[in-house]
Amino acid sequence: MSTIKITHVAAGILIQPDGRFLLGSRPAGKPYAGWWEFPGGKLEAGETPLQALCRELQEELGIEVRAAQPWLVQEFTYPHATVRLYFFKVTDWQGEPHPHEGQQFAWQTAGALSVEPVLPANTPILRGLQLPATLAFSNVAEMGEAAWLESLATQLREGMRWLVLREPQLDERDYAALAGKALALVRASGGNLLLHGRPELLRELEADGVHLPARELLKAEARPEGWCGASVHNAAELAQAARLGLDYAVLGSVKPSLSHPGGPVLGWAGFQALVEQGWPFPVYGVGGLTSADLDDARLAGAQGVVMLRAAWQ
Ligand SMILES: Nc1nc2c([nH]c(=O)n2[C@H]2C[C@H](O)[C@@H](COP(=O)(O)OP(=O)(O)OP(=O)(O)O)O2)c(=O)[nH]1
Ligand SMILES: [Mg+2]
Repeated sequence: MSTIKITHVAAGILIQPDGRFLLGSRPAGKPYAGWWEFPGGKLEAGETPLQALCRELQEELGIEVRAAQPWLVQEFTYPHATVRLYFFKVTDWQGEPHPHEGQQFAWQTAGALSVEPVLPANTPILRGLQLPATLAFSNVAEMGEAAWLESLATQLREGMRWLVLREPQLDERDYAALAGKALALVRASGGNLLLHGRPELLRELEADGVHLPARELLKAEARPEGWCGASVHNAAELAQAARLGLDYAVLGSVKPSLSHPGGPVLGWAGFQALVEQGWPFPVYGVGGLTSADLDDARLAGAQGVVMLRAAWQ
């Protein structure tokens, strides 16, 4: 049996405090010359991804990495190689990036790139960079429609941009009617609304995407168009989300929660052990969490937290 040789690569996403990140153009003479990438390169024998990252950013940009967090891991097969890419968020460094290899540099905003083309393996990474630290799930079931819509308007004014409309108690007609009202508010603020399940309503409602509950994730054979994430509880469900090429996963329960009483609780340690396996999408923690948990979430490797009740208070 032949085994595929995998080339391991570390790449750094240098992020400024305002959220802009650095892309570099690949130098002449390399495969995909002129295409845009995150600075980085191949691991040398005996190196960890982090060691390779620090060496490559020194060699290619002349900077010293001060703080880097492992983020996404992506595998991709090019004609020239199958690569496993370890992407890090680099949030602190010493020195100004200089093109030591004749590259061009461009500081970019997620969702509004001014350069192209970017290496094809980076598509999920660029989508992941657009996602927020907190993802809100609706709570009409407890608050009632009028109070929830009022709270939604307030939250949108205060900066909420992503929410999942999860109201399993509503039949399709009532759900569609509520989605129409919520979408009108979300559209006015440039936000994104994902339907919970119900991919068949996506086109008709012109929503931004779908969030799949775990049981629908396991049945799905392809991802719906638009944004798509899923709720997961274990490595098998994370692997299915990766096979489908989803944009994010929501993993829990991290803490005991009122909405799923008596369910299995991972704790941040259990959460971290699963996230550390390395996934091509960001993973949120869910279950009894508020924005006060964001620091713990990041330390455990999370993109951030999903909030149900806490998002509307
Ligand atoms: N650096 C980097 N490589 C990427 C990205 N996305 C992506 O698919 N790749 C692929 C392209 C290459 O096949 C491989 C990186 O190899 P490289 O040619 O940059 O390696 P290197 O810097 O060590 O260069 P060299 O010493 O071999 O010339 O990973 C990315 O964002 N950054
Ligand atoms: Mg390189």
